[in-house]
Amino acid sequence: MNDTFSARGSILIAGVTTIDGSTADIAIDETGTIVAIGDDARGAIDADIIIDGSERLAIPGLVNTHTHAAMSLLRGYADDMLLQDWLSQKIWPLEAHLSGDDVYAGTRLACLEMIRSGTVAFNDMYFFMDRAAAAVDEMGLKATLAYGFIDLGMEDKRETEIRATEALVRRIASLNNPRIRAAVGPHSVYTVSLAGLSWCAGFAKEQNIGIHVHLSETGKEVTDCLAQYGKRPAHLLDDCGCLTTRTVAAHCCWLDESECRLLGQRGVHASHNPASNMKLAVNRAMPCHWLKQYGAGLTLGTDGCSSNNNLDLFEEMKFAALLQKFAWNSPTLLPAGEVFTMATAGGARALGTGPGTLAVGAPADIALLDTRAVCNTPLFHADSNIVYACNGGAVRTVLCQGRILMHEREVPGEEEIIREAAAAAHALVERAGDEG
Ligand SMILES: C[C@H]1O[C@@H](n2cnc3c(O)ncnc32)[C@H](O)[C@@H]1O
Ligand SMILES: [Zn+2]
Repeated sequence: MNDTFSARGSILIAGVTTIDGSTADIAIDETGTIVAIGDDARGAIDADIIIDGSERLAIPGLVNTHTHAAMSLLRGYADDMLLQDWLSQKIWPLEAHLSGDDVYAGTRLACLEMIRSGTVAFNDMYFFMDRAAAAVDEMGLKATLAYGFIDLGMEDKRETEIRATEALVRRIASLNNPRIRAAVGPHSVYTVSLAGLSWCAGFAKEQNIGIHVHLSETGKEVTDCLAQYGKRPAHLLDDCGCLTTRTVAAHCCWLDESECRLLGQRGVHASHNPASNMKLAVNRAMPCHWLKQYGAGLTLGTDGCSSNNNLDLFEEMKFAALLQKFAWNSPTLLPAGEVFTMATAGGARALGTGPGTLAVGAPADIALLDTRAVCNTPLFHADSNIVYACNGGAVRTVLCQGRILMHEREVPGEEEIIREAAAAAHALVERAGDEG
């Protein structure tokens, strides 16, 4: 088994079921690229490792386009609250006591949870992101990491945030790990000044990197933005240059139709986070139908573990499909195939990790599901089972760029990761005093 995880050779997944119901071999070369799919694929390589694909369904690895990975340490710390109260009374006071070691432990726990539920890539915004990068480097996933830029309109704080953002970008460049990218992370229009937003846009353009921002999560955000600036949040972000093809905008719940058109025109990727939105009762669902109509990218995210409270994108796919139907009053909205595309190709396009499909030339970012699991029985339409019946527990094996991260539900080092994260979480809450 240890050989399976450490080996860097070519891999053949033999006789696996694909999403269209056919059976195929998938050949992966030493660089982690899919080089052949089909009946004749086994001839394409001299495989170092053969994975038995019988009783397995191969899907592209899932992509989580909005999370705060290290918030896994805050799972269950503060539930059942309004967003503003939750942030200002519970989360931000606790985060004031965070250390780099906490972020390392929490990000490792998050990576473990994502691997165990079939996620291969994620878009993260948090603090001490050099330590998040170290965790991702070890765990083997792909990630785009942004420092959460919050200046609260204060010039001296803005300077601090600028320096922290620049330092992270330098640090990630120095890692020289193609799986890990940097982005700029202006938190939102209610926590970042216009000068801060404009700096973020300019720096992201100069560095040719992504922008990761919360957008129109609550009605209050829109009302306050209109009162302060005389325009809605998406238009304000656009004035500052933050809406680009490299931008992932999380939540987007309260966008009106003109803002959806604007996101489409700018080629922005919207990240739908239905579990967090329902839990925090933001009271409106992202208008996927308008965003689709105007050509914006549609993707899926979990948000952090404190508002979800897990990182299972299978659950998120189901929530998305159900919430869209319920909120916009139509059972035909967001069918299974579309929400599956959001969680795979849509996310991969947003983060630039590949096509997010199983195709020759694509990176071998693959999850193998158990076709004999209860949730896959019967298996008439794979996308229906994936979205409506399964959760991440159906995932047996995960590959990222051809490296095996989990095999038959074993992830190396799992017990130590859990033990250290639990200790870090308890110590953090203790340090913070009685806020827990
Ligand atoms: C990076 C900062 O963002 C905070 N955060 C986590 N979840 C949300 C959310 O749903 N809306 C706004 N801000 C959020 C996180 O605690 C960090 O402080
Ligand atoms: Zn968030």
